[in-house]
Amino acid sequence: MKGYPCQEHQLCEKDASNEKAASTNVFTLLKPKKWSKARVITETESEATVQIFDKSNNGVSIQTISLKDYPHQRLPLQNVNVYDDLIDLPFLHEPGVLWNLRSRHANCHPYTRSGPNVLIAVNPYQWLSQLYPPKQQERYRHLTNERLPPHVYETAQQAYHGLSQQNQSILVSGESGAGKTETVKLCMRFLSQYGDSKITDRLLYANPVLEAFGNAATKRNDNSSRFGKYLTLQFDANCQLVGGRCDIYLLEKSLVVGAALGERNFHILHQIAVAGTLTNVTSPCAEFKCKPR
Ligand SMILES: Nc1ncnc2c1ncn2[C@@H]1O[C@H](COP(=O)(O)OP(=O)(O)OP(=O)(O)O)[C@@H](O)[C@H]1O
Repeated sequence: MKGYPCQEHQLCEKDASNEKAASTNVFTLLKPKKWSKARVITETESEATVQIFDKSNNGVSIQTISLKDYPHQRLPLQNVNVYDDLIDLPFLHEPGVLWNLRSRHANCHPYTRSGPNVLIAVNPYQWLSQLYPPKQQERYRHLTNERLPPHVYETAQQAYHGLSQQNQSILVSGESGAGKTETVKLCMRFLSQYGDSKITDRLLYANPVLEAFGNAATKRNDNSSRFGKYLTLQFDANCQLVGGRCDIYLLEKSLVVGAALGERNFHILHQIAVAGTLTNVTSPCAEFKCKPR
């Protein structure tokens, strides 16, 4: 999972419309680790003259580049959302993957498959209500021949479906702020359909308490989990949800004695300080010069 700042959103949409205008594209490396789009003007076997769209230069520039060094994208750019599975990309390379994820993100498609069992979610940083209504859960709940768009519900459904064979695990990984915690909540809501929804409700209702003691605002995420969470949902022989538990580990205890500059301590300390019950203890708010949550 990968987090994108929301400011990128408008920018992405603008790019997507530029892409539609171009017929043939190549990716070229302007600076280390920065890919850019270009339209091929002329091309030989070994090199191409390309028109590069360079936002930092505020315009376009013409360059001749070696085809050996710069991979072609050559996607049918009119269908920017076609590749909902990365394995369908005709050219599988870093810029192709990034372009595909970015285009989908700009068009409010945060989920993309990478093969049958891996789902990539790009944090949309906005609630895309059309993705999560109850009728969407219903669609993903019933397996049909219809191929539905990639979705976290699909991953949860696949796991549930596999339960008839063996125990299942869903591993959610990504950098801080990528959206792991929110994704797990969505998975749990989906799985609560299969049995006693009070079980998942209880686990979800415990979240604010766990987050108060284990989450803190960091530079990357104002509700960053500073501990690991292992959630277990138990199903009976009829695949009905009958129990659940939440184990926590690796709490970042050192945070109690000091947060990094510009970051904050566990929410609970700020909440207690604000409630005025800490009289003889230095308020973490005062110490770290930050606002209470
Ligand atoms: N599916 C989503 N839709 C809308 N916003 C989201 C979604 N997922 C995440 N976000 C936004 O991103 C923020 C960070 O997400 P989250 O706390 O889940 O990240 P995380 O990967 O668990 O981070 P950390 O590792 O620091 O705990 C959320 O507070 C929420 O605002």
